[in-house]
Amino acid sequence: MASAAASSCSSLSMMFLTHSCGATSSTAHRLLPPGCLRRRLHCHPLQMGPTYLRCLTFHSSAAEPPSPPHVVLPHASLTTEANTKVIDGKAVAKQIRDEITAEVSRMKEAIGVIPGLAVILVGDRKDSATYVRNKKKACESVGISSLEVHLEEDSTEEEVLKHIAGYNDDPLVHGILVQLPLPSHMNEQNVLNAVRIEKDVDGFHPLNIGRLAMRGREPLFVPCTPKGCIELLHRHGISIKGKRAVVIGRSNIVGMPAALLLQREDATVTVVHSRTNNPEEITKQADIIISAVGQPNMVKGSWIKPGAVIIDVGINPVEDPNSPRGYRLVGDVCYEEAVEVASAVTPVPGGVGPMTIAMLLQNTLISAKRMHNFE
Ligand SMILES: Nc1nc(=O)c2c([nH]1)NC[C@@H]1CN(c3ccc(C(=O)N[C@@H](CCC(=O)O)C(=O)O)cc3)C=[N+]21
Repeated sequence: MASAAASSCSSLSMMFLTHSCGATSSTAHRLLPPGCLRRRLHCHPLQMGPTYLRCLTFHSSAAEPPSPPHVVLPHASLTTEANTKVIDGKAVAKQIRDEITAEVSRMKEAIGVIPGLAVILVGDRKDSATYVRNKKKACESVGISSLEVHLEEDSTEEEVLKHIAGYNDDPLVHGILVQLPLPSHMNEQNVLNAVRIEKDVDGFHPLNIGRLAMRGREPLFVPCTPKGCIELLHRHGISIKGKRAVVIGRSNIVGMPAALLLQREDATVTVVHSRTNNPEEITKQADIIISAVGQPNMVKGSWIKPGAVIIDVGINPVEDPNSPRGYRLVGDVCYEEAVEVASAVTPVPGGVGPMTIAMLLQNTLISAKRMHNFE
């Protein structure tokens, strides 16, 4: 797959090979599929999704690590030299977890029900194991009970479906999450379709997505990452109505639902993707940019309108011999340049990532409340 992905890249891809915030962007006329940039591919590019770089595929980097984000509490406005507000996702996520903790204990006291989340992990990808561990820790921190099944890499799809069926029928389970990506011999669509829609806390079931897309319909759950992006905007008092929003990336799990959510919030939405000509021209008109492509430092300062708000969903590992892990995480957006131009920007890490987990907990609580008619 690695070679197939590499060979499909045109020479234009070379323009993005610099992961520093160098001035490579203004000459680039297209966003390229994420696979183009990977030096080492450890998994199927389709499974990587443009948004979550779940694979530890390293991007080489000559750039200096970004300085630590200026911490700003929600609703506070601390200024940097460029007067840019750093949107602290970690702090907002903590605030949300505290709210969930209170609700979970209120529910337990009133009706004796504890919300439960079941996570299905297949295979032994290190990053997936870490994510699952973090989700489990987050559940514990708010009093949600968590169940986990860990299946071998060579398990069959039937085995996964059997566990889903068990959790579908288990009254102690209010949310089911199948950790993605699944091993390539499994059909992701079959597996995700098997989750009972009432327990689809990831919001990936086609019926939930379909309802999200339709006016006058309400999904039972909204996908966690896009929901986290909107929540960050709301909690920072950033209005969306009537604004021009550009979503970069059109994945099923982030880009597409993020665009639908922004539209539901009355923004005028444009989706920019790997086949878009002159993406920079379009992003430059945006009041709000949500970037979810998985290309380190792709969105340069020149792509951003002065005063725009930038939500960076990318979590891209780039090689860093100075880091204990051998790599560090950078976003899709060139942070150092963005803070000079934007009015607010999310850092990576500490931006959207922690919000994704907070929204998963929130969806699990919503599910338990709904199943038990608890308001
Ligand atoms: N069914 C399913 N649902 C998911 O929601 C899902 C998934 N599969 N597969 C993997 C991706 C990835 N994902 C992340 C969640 C939190 C952080 C996060 O908290 N990141 C920290 C950094 C963590 C670190 O330092 O390694 C941050 O951005 O600050 C990252 C990534 C959810 N995913």
